[in-house]
Amino acid sequence: MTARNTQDMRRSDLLDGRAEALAAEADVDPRYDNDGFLIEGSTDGDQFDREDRAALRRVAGLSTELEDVTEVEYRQLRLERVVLAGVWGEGTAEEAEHSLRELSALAETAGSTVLAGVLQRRLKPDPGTWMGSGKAAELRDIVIAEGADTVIADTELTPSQRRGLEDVVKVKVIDRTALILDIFAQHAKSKEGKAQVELAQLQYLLPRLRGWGESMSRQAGGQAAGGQGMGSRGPGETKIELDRRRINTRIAKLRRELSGMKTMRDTKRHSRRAGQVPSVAIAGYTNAGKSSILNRLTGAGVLVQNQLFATLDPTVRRAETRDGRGYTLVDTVGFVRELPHQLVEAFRSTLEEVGEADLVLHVVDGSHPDPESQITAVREVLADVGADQVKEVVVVNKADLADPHVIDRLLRAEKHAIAVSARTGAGFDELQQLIDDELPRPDIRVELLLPYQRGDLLSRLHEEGEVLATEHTADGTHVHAKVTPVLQGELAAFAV
Ligand SMILES: Nc1nc2c(ncn2[C@@H]2O[C@H](COP(=O)(O)OP(=O)(O)OP(=O)(O)O)[C@@H](O)[C@H]2O)c(=O)[nH]1
Repeated sequence: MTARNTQDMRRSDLLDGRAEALAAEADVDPRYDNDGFLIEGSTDGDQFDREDRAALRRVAGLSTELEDVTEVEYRQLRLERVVLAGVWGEGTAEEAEHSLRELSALAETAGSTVLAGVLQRRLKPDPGTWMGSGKAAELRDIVIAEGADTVIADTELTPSQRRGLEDVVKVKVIDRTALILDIFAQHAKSKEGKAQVELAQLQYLLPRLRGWGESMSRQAGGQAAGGQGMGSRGPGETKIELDRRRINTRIAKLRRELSGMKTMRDTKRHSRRAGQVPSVAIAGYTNAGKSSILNRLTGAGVLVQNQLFATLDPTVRRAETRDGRGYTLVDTVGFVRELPHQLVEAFRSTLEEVGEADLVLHVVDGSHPDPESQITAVREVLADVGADQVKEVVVVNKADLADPHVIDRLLRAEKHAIAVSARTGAGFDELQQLIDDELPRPDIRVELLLPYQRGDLLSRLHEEGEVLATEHTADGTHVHAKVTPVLQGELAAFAV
């Protein structure tokens, strides 16, 4: 926690001022709000000039590449110096603190500096300001003392609570949902991931349009004394309607694109399934060590970071059981408590892949202060996307760091559980064995005579089936094996 840094404050003031000046020059209407920067076409209906757009993007700290310019641009403002706020009613003080600590990790992942945190016990949040008025005033004092530019609320605020609290603390207020959406936006790499996140962001934005308009016009009125200057025109009903229509158009387009991408992914998955390649999905709370486990199981170099949500796009890797059977390993997006429903919705098709796996490795960070709450959060999402019917093994990871009593407790509570350390490799023999045992085996007995020149078929039998006995005869290799239905069909010509 550092002392107030006036330079930072000035820089952000400057940022807003310059953007406004540029916008005035370009005759466009830049709009700021609690957690977004919305750029639109000029108010007289002319097309927004590309150069103006680039200039605005530069000022806002965005990349100036133009190819991804969309009709409505929405971006989270950089959060820099933040104070966290939590309200808790039920539960214990310890739980409330854990939750705020997690919010702090999320805020840091989003690139901000966390200066302080404030917690209030209150059975019912205030409908107007969320925190009670006394606590909100205390929060404002902390914001001033620390020189913070943003408050992050550990909940999903209603638009009016956000505005009410912003009126008291006088800096931008954002909620947990907006923060998580921001992290996802930063981490999305693939076309599909980006489209999924944008869809979630727009869905979050849509019901908040009206609220933003009101708060913006009030804010601008306070800044510009004449009240008639650029930015002081609050968007009227028509403007909001226009925004809403544009956003709805964009949402429809994203949905169409995503459904096209889903079809492609389904086809790929079906071809994997048609070959009867068994699959294992890795799911788990963010930062639990999913990528590290995937790496150990496959030897693949997947990005491992001590950051929340390093993995957004599902990674599919080939792996082998110890007896040489091939299977696919799918790494999924990290889960988090109260994962915003807009995200679950947007990532539904990705998460549904878990439901089609033969086995789910549910990775838990054994060194976390409350691993049970993580398990619950992950299971809620899995149930939500219909993936709770698949056999699940709880893999308690980070055994090298975790308290042995906690590991014991988890292993005793879960029917199928195992403790490992992706760092040291401890427990991986058992984990491999478990995967061997759980994956479906080829179970159709066949007797074949394979010509000597078809060594490729014998290799496939070894890879995809189970070879029980071979005997070399004058006519070829006589094989007893267990195979999958697909392999049986393909080898029918060689059946004895
Ligand atoms: N001490 C210890 N650290 C581990 C272990 N496994 C992973 N880590 C560390 O935990 C952090 C997160 O690991 P990842 O594998 O990226 O976790 P993840 O679950 O894929 O993370 P997300 O992408 O956020 O969902 C990294 O800093 C890892 O080095 C372990 O067994 N022991």
